[in-house]
Amino acid sequence: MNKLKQAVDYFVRYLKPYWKGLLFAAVFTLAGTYAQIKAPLYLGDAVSGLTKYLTASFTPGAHASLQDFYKALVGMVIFYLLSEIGLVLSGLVISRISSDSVGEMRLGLFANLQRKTIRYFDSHQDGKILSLFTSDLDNVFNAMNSAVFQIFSQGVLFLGIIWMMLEKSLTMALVTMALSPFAVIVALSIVNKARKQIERQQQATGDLNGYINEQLSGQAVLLAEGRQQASVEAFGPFNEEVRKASQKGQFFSGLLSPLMQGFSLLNLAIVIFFGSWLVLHNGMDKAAGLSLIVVFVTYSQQYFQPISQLTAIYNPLQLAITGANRIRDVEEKPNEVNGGKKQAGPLKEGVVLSHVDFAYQPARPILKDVSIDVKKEQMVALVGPTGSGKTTVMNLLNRFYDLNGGKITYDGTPLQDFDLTSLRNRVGIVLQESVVFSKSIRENIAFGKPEASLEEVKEAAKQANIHDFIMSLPDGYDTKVTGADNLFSTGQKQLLSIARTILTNPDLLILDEATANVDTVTEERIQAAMENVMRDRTSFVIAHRLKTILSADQIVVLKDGQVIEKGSHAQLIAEKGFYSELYYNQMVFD
Ligand SMILES: Nc1ncnc2c1ncn2[C@@H]1O[C@H](COP(=O)(O)OP(=O)(O)OP(=O)(O)O)[C@@H](O)[C@H]1O
Repeated sequence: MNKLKQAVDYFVRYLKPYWKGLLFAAVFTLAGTYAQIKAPLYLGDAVSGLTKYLTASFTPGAHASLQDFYKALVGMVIFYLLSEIGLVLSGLVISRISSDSVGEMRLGLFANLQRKTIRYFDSHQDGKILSLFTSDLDNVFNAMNSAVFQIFSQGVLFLGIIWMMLEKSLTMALVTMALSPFAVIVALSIVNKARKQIERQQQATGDLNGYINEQLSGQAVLLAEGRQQASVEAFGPFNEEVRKASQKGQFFSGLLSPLMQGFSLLNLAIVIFFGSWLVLHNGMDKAAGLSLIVVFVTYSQQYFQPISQLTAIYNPLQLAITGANRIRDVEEKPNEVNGGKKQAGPLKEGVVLSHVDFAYQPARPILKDVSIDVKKEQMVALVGPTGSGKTTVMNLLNRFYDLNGGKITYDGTPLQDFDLTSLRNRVGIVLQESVVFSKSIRENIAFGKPEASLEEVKEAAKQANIHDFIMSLPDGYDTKVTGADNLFSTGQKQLLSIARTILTNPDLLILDEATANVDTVTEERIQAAMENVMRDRTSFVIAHRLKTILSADQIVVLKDGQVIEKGSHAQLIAEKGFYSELYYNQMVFD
């Protein structure tokens, strides 16, 4: 119930601005439905008129006229036409409102995700986040577009028919409605069975997608290990589960319509039988009797339509409620806190980490009592075995996460006192795995400073040693990078990323040296680019190369989340500790 309320709140929030349109749709639906339930009465009058005409034609001396018949026929056509117009118009308004409001929901969701903390993305798979935009919002759209409209129009139709039938004849109305409790029970049990299969199908599809995702992202390993056939074979059971669940789901969903049709036909026979019995045994006027039967035949046909439609939309509605709740869950996850008001200015003194404790998960401390003091324009090289916490230190400097203990200050002010954007504008990051967006090379370099002129972009690229490569491409700086393109090697991507950082002219630089897949020429280029970007800047570098480490003002050695040694290369070698062992074993420097 709580989930339903949450979903309703969500829909109401996005539909509120469209109240006028919804009102129009409601009025059109009411008018259309009214015309739809009124039309059978004219059909009854037409039958009555025709019967009177036929009776009079066979009665000598009687005046036979088809006027009533024609009048009723015209009335019937007009009312059916009005009903179509009303329902089509309301359908159009509803579909417009659905697509507009779902567009706003999509925008709201995306904007919301942009405010989430890095922790949110750590604990949610990309595929799951993407499915919020695809399957969940699709389900919401389908429900808004058809289910909401159906609930309203079919609900009104259902009540309207009952009302008309009661007005016309209480006995016939009760006869027409007699079968409906059975029909509802049967319909609900089918819908329930279909729902279970739909849930099973969704689960199976999720598992299948997960498997495909994993196998495609590990394609290179599959090829290298010759596991393609095994991969196809393992795909089989996932595929089979989806097939089975969707087949059963379709079976049950498909059963609903013919069964309701069956009920409707059975009802038709009952209505005709009792109608004729009433006419024959109550000495009713022939014309009125026939008219009554025809009217109820039509109503009995119409009466089962809302029952089957309303039960059929139960499942799409359920999916939409689940979808809306999933989207709301995103809204409820914590956003990045921008508590500080201070604007970070150019760095004057330096950055200090003092007694920093940090854990990604409460039970597993990662950094323990880490203290590092870096003065303006100094360079700190972080070294240490894999998993020792080097990247974690970098993540904290940019305030991707908040600390569990201790503090980090920028010119003496704790990071959380700064306005986040102003702080991050002062910090530049070059990650080991550089990100290239589906834009032109120029836009990629100017990502953090879109207003940069082409000259500035070129200058940054020159300093990053990637200008010549860009100029060798047919479209130069206008070359579009598409997702599928493997335009850049890992090293070149890092050069591009360095150019991007140079352009934003950060005060504090965080750099993770690329180690993998870099040939010696590119390595030299990266080295030179790094020297350019680090010149006259305060920087933290996760260093893998000897040259970088030797030129550092300070080397900080991390092990198991603790600083175990600190000092210049000469000092640390003289200490003959962990660093000198690393150095002599060449473990980090090859
Ligand atoms: N987002 C995360 N959520 C939970 N634990 C994490 C997360 N990122 C890193 N860790 C854990 O924190 C520890 C330190 O990781 P970190 O990436 O800082 O090490 P590192 O020294 O940079 O390693 P490497 O040299 O291999 O990049 C590791 O044990 C890792 O499992």
